[in-house]
Amino acid sequence: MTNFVKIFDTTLRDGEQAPGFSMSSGQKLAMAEALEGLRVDVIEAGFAAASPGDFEGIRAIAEMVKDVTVCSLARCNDGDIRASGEAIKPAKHGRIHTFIATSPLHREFKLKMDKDEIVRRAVAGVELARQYTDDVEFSCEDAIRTERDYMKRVCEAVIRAGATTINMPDTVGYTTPEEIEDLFRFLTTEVDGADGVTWSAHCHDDLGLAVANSLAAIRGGARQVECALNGIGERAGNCALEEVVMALRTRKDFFGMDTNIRTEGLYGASKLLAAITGNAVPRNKAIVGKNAFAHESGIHQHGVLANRETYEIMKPEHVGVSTDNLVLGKHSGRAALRNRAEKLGFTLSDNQLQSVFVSFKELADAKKEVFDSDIEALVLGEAVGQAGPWEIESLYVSAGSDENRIPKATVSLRHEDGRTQQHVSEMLGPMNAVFDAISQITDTPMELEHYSVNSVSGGEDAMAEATVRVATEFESYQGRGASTDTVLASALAWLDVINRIERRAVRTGSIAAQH
Ligand SMILES: CC(=O)SCCNC(=O)CCNC(=O)[C@H](O)C(C)(C)COP(=O)(O)OP(=O)(O)OC[C@H]1O[C@@H](n2cnc3c(N)ncnc32)[C@H](O)[C@@H]1OP(=O)(O)O
Ligand SMILES: CC(C)C(=O)C(=O)O
Repeated sequence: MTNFVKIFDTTLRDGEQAPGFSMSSGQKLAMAEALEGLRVDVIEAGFAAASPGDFEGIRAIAEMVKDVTVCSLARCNDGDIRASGEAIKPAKHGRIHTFIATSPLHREFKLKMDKDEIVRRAVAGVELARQYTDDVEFSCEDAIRTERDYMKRVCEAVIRAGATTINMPDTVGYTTPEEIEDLFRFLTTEVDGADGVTWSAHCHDDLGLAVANSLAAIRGGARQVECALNGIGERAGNCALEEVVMALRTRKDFFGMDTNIRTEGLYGASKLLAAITGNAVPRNKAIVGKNAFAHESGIHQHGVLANRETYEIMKPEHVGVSTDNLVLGKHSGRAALRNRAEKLGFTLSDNQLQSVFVSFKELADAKKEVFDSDIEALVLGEAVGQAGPWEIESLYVSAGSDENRIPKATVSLRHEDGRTQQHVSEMLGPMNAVFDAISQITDTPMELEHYSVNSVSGGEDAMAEATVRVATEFESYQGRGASTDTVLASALAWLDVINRIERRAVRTGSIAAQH
């Protein structure tokens, strides 16, 4: 058995299944680029049969990504597997991941299939997938609640049919470290043909055990873990990529395992995902939270000043938290900007660099000093800003202490289809007027649930990051915006939500049209 663990990233598939985390194809491409930069082994880019948008998204990633295996999920049926096969066709390395549930509950109530029928479907699915690619993964959905003798039978059948990776999902996040370690030990020693395949774990976090369970699975014999950046995924989420990878790196003495991950890119990739989905990372989140390397209390600060290792088990720079003190300002050029962005974990294409550079110079003219957090906001703003379809053409606000003066916002928005519309709103507060004007133009009524503005860099001319959470008739959404102007940052956050809603409507509209 090797001491190398493959990192199978499912941010763009299981991660995207979580409510409020869906991404446009362009955003998925940007994330895939970041994941390739991290050197994950496999990108699960989506579920090709789910929608035309998902199919196209996988195909675009398969065309773009060069060094990483691109994978599509499929049920064990002809339509799903053929759609996946077509979607991954352009990939240099393409994988089909097919699955069927094996537990008694799922067999009886969901699939309404008996044990023999499930084995037959699993084998047929793997055989069909092998007609498209030699790299076929098979998952026993709800593996943890499946009888062991039956699981052994299913695994032996799919190995004979040509599966090359066998995944054991803890679909409902029910297992414990001891139990899953024992399961993998059983499978890797008792299943005929076990030596010829890669064993994989896919753990959900319903009991907060996803990372611990994935690590235990590795100790039991798993050599692939399925995980998502920031731990996003169905319900409470998946095993967090950054946590499992840093646990393996930091405790190599204990686990004895290597991964391919360029850990210095973790912080940037996490921030990019947060910006794209509009869901901020909690401050206390392990590895990538704002507080992960911060020390507030005197005794800790005293210890850290004497020797960082007193209270730090990892070096911030190992996960891409910059400790670079070089000052960037209006006299800096593209090389320095690209270099700093890379240190912050962002790999910029030439086009992205050019666009960020223009904003950087504007900011540098307006500010004395451009901090790392400014660069971060500019790069992330670039990623969010690509989302469309609406963008702000102009924004004017008037307000004052005179009680007869009603706050007024004049907003003009441009749609990617070429329309430009303007609206003037008068409300009790200037921000309400801005939000109202944007909602009137886009015809999107929403109720504000939470609104905050934070300074994300230093100095009186700091970048502001605004976050809004709003409720529509059906769902809650989060939006973010960044600018040196707090009003503009807030307007961008509001518009971010509207763009998410409109993109989603386009996607679901196309699914409906398909049926
Ligand atoms: C544990 C996981 O994360 S599994 C992945 C979950 N992800 C998703 O579901 C996202 C993508 N899904 C979708 O877009 C839709 O569910 C689709 C397009 C796949 C299917 O839509 P629909 O045809 O309307 O079916 P619906 O979602 O209502 O029900 C699922 C059907 O698949 C069947 N099914 C579920 N899993 C499997 C499987 N692994 N293999 C074969 N059939 C399966 C169910 O029994 C049900 O069949 P039925 O329609 O004959 O009752
Ligand atoms: C399809 C499988 C891998 C899955 O996502 C799960 O069971 O949670």
